[in-house]
Amino acid sequence: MPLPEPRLLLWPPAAAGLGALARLRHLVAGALRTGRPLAVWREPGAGRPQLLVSRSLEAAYTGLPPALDAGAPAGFAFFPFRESDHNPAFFLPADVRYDAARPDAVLVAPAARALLPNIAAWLALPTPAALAWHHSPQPAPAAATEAEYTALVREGVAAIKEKTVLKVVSSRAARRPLPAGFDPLAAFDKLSAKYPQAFVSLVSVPGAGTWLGATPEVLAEVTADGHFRTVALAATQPVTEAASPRTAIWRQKEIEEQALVARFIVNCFKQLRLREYQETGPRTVVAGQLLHLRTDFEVDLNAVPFPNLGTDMLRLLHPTSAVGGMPRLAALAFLHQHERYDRAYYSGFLGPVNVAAPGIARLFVNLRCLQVRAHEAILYAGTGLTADSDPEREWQETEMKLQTVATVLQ
Ligand SMILES: C=C(O[C@@H]1C=C(C(=O)O)C=C[C@H]1O)C(=O)O
Repeated sequence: MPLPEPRLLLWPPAAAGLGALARLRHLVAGALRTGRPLAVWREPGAGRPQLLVSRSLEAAYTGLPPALDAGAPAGFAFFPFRESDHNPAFFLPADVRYDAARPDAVLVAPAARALLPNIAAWLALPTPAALAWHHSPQPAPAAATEAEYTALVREGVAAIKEKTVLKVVSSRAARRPLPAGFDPLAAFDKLSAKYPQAFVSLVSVPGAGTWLGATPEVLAEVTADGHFRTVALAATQPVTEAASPRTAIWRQKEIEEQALVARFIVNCFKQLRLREYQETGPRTVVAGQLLHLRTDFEVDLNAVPFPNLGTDMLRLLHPTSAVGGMPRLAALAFLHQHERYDRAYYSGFLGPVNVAAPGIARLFVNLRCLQVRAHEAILYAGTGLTADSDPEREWQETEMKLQTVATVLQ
């Protein structure tokens, strides 16, 4: 039996004057008004954002990382750094879809048919001025002072010198007041314009809250032409007149730090007994005002007998040594004991699976992000530590990373 097709809902004449982004706002307002989870995202290099709304929170899949194969459900993955009762792993089914590049229609999946009359009626109404974004019921995480963060770095360096861990990525949260009239969708547009090569996202889920970010880091990608991709991204320095992607010079510490992440990915391939991967780099890449070192890994899925490579790699990769450390369990145990705040969805992963078409998945590490609360934003950033880390420099590096998304608070 053929699968029932999604229904195409056309905008009523009352919406004729709304542009593509105003239509997106209208759909977001409707989803929030009815307490539904949603995700808005703009893929790297793409011109326009997309929106996905799930019919209910209960309809979201929880617990397992998504399957990256053409037969799996279409949806948006929103995964925490570490799963817990407070931070469940979500896969939001693609019940209502809207692509601002094709603004004439709204797609409604068969599972959400019951909503059709409500959505049709909503499309004809004016957009409300205020949007009811979801806020996390958890208390705001503790924000580390400079003294606290440098103490954490010193503990990390000590653990590396004692050989408890080889590398650990410490992180912190920072609290900033929201400017008056802060509008997450306008902030999303600002990030999209400022960082054309980032994956820009705005996710709002009951219980998990509202998260906005512009990440440079691919976690796992399966492309239309059947390629699997991931990257080893690490090492950080600011873009300056002297340091551009062509001229940047990296210290031994940074080269080693990034090489460890690349080695971690090679080990994941080895665990699956896969040898046929292409490795390119490391080379210097730009992410906003920062430079990183990146190695690209690619597998031609048409040429290897690994039909589930995407799914298997995703399960092995998260959390990568770019956000946790190495060896993984020892690094996670260190962070659990010493970091003293809840990362929640920062350094988790997110992105669409089977939305563009069956078999296409684009998952990113949730970095350079903030959580929107009622009156403040919580910003997050981390730094990879090695035996040579200087606590003051690591603090400065987190300040620079926070700046990527803090630009929307100015
Ligand atoms: C942890 C973050 O970034 C990661 C850590 C990096 C580093 O240690 O230099 C660089 C890029 C990311 O893989 C972050 O942005 O919060």
